[in-house]
Amino acid sequence: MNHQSEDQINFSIGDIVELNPEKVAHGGSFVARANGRVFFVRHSLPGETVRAVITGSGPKNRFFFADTVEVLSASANRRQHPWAPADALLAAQENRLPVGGMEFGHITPSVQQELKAVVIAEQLQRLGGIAADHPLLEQLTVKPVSEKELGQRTRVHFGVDAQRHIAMYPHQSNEPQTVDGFPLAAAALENLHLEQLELSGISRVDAAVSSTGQRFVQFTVGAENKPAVVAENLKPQLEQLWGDFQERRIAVRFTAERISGRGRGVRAADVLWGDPVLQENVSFEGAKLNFEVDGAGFWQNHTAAPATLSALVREFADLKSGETAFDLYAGAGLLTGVLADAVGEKGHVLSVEGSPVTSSNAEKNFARQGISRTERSSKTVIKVVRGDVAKVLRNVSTKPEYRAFARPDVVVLDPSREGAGRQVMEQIDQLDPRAIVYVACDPAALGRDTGYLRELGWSLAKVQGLDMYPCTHHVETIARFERR
Ligand SMILES: C[S@@+](CC[C@H](N)C(=O)[O-])C[C@H]1O[C@@H](n2cnc3c(N)ncnc32)[C@H](O)[C@@H]1O
Repeated sequence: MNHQSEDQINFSIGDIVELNPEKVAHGGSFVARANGRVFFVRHSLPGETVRAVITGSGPKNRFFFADTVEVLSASANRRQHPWAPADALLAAQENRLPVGGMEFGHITPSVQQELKAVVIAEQLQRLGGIAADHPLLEQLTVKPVSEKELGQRTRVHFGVDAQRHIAMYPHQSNEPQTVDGFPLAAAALENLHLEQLELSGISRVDAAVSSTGQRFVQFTVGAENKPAVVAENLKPQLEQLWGDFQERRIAVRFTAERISGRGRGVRAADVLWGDPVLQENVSFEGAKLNFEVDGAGFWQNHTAAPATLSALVREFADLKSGETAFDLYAGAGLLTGVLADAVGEKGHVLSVEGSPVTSSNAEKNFARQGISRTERSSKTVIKVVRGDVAKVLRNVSTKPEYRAFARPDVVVLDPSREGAGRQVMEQIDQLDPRAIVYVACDPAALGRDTGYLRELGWSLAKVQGLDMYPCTHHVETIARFERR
């Protein structure tokens, strides 16, 4: 350590410091102050005294990142971590880093939810400009979506390590560590025993299970290999592990690594065994919706999330029969189905999604006799558009084919982690809906977009957090905005 001034010490990566975390920060760490410096400490809790190793620093060493290695005085909210590979204290004893994916595992579930509520409120205050003492922030809660913490994820993703086994990455590390599965995964995914495969030529494994028990496994083949060759080499292992896997409704795809660009897609060189389209059923408030979704396409990643989120969005949208609603960033159309059921046969729904594969799922789901229509929405005018939300919204106000959708009553948006941004918020404001319902998977993005909406004259009318990702710092937030 280099002494800078009497009370400011310059720390270096690898130094061990004693810290007293005070409060939770966005991103899964806790804020502590020592020797005139700010620390973002992972795997700790407010009120504890911990020893932590410095893992990184901010610009000009203004703040540091640290990982807890020992707890000197534990919070009453701490518990034994349910999974050894992600247990930071065990990892420190074994001289390795904990893998990511369960960074809140050491915290009792109700306190995980309380901490996530604090983070949402703070982002809405700091980035959204809402007063800290606003009753909606003071009363903000995060509700669990299920009583069970483990075994609920329906989509899992693994890297592959040097020994060619499934692996996960420690926080901000490129060095994967072998894992023997993932306890947050649904039993049907754990039962695939992916950890038993020797994954030559493969860089990533994604697995999904539908509510109807179909399974899909996608192997991403490293750039230096051909999917067809890797597939033939792996096939005997898959047959040994899963038997007649197509008979058991396990579909498998081998796809080449994407060197650049975002999004998922099916390409000519892909090898596919079985049907990659998963049948998903969602029941809520007397309505039953069915969907077809590509196994690698977006679907809410928790057994209880589609139904819980659907019911909440329906309540927050508060649509009346015959009205018009937008579902922006719609995926395969989960919320499109909810909104169409709410506006009924005289209503209109515009559903916009950018991913070609997921959008073509939505097109089929909402075709005239599509499986995602309920009795109430059998005749609803539903227009599914494939494209970038900002571009489509530009067309809504100018192109004749959107005439029936020019004045939405309610706009629902559920963007990816980066949020919607100023342009899209301005476009929605121009459409002048009665309400905007924002579904956010990152409270900071919600905070930024709330700031734009407030500048445009909107105010927060309702907000609720949902704990769709237990044992992690991630949280879903649903917010309703109305014009001031
Ligand atoms: C969080 S998912 C929401 C999906 C859907 N609401 C659901 O519940 O299943 C976000 C979706 O937005 C899509 N997306 C991301 N950026 C987009 C953009 N600029 N324009 C259109 N769609 C986009 C992604 O492909 C993804 O399907």
